[in-house]
Amino acid sequence: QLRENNAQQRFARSVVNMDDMLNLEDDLVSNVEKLAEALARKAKTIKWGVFKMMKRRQEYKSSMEIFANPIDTFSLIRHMQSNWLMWLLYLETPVGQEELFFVDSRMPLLPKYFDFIDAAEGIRKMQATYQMFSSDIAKGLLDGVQYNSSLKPIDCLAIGLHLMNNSRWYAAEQWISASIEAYDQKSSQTDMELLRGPKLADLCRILGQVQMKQRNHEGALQAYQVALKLSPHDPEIYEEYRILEKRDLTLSDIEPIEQDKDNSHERLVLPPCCSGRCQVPRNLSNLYCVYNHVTSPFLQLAPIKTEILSIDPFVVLLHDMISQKESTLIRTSSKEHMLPSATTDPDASDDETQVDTYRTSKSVWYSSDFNDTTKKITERLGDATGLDMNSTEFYQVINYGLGGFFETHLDMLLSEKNRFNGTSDRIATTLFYLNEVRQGGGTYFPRLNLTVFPQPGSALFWYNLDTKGNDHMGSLHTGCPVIVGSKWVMSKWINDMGQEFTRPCVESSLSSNEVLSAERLII
Ligand SMILES: O=C(O)CCC(=O)C(=O)O
Ligand SMILES: [Fe+2]
Repeated sequence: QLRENNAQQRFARSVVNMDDMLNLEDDLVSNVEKLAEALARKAKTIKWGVFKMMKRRQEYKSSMEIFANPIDTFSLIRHMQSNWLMWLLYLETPVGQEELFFVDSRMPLLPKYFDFIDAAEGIRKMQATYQMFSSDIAKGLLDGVQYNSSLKPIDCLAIGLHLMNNSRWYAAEQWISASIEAYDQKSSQTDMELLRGPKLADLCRILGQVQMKQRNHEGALQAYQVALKLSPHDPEIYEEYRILEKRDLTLSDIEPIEQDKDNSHERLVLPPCCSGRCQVPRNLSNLYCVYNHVTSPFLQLAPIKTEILSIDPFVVLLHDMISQKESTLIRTSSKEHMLPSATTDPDASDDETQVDTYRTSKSVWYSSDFNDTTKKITERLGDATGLDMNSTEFYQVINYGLGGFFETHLDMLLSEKNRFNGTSDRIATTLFYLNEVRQGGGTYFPRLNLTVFPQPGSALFWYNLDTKGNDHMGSLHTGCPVIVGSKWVMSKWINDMGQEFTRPCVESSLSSNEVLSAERLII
């Protein structure tokens, strides 16, 4: 029912509806093909009729006797009286109504303008995070990896115009330039014409406009000169060029520059180290791999390979936590139920959630005992962490689509003023990686200088609260934008209330006698 209420498919936010979209395109194309066939059939019939009538006309012309013969006269009158009525009816009968109706009925299922915005923002955030050039992206070069795909000039232009709408002049200029660069290749020109997209002269004109916005008067003049050369008779380009030229003489410093949209917020939330390449050396002395066989008696038989990634906050990568079969099962059975992920405002009076731009994915929730698989995984997680799985939230299966990401955030919910007043909070987070991501999509901890790339079957576990039960700012983390592929994860938040015996609150440092949880490994 939720799904029905939610008319928004949000195509760009996950890969789960991409199949639907391609199938829809197949249906639409075969329908238009049927329409073309019906039109061709009708045209053929009309041509046949015209041919017949011309033939008859020819015969009349060659016969001098025509109007002396009552048979011919009768036949002609009858033909003129009734056949033309028939023809009119035939010509007027609409063709391909059914096919047109089909196309019309599918329109609501097509991506909407907000899907385009989602997709363009996905590209923009991916570009900003991994610091890629627009022209590289356009040529299929993504963060150093060359792919066999490219953007058309009209694609680059669409991104450029979207950025212009958002006053992101600098980024927009890059994309308009990329569209001009892509235009130079011959093959794409026909595409533009087919789609009735703008001409090269228009692209140069738009480049001039975006340069003017940044007060690059010189550049703008040059761009307009090229535009004029390409389209010398375009009155609009000419007029704008004239105004620009005059401004050259009168331009004063009083004229305000159109400010580029402030990016300082974004620099904070889209960290530059998602690629994992700018990791500065971390203090690795206490970091190691161990076989954990201490947090549950069962682990004596089947210890869990545990990679210690950070001591404070305690962050570990638990290996072989979920089998390929289990991951596949979870992914495939979730597909049908995924909805755009929402976020909660912890301090809001109601429980209202919203679909926002800082978390672009789709997700679905399952209780721990939803089925045998979730039950088994919960048991394994309890063994691996030593925490009480009775105090946890539902599992959330998440899929990230085009440039899908989760801006830098903390997972705990309560603000300082609401802490310790009997409300539970998320003491720890577990993130099961359910598939391999071809490029990008790491989980990044800016304060720890740690980027963890999804490894199928493993689970990343960390504490959000320190040993006194307060926010641990070191747990700040980012779901980095996916570059290529799609990212499937399953999260589980573990509550603090209920862990009093497994991970007690202590004033000073922990001792292994008090702690039953996986932190035992480092004490
Ligand atoms: O996808 C990721 O890597 C991070 C996800 C996350 O932070 C969350 O679900 O709270
Ligand atoms: Fe998170």
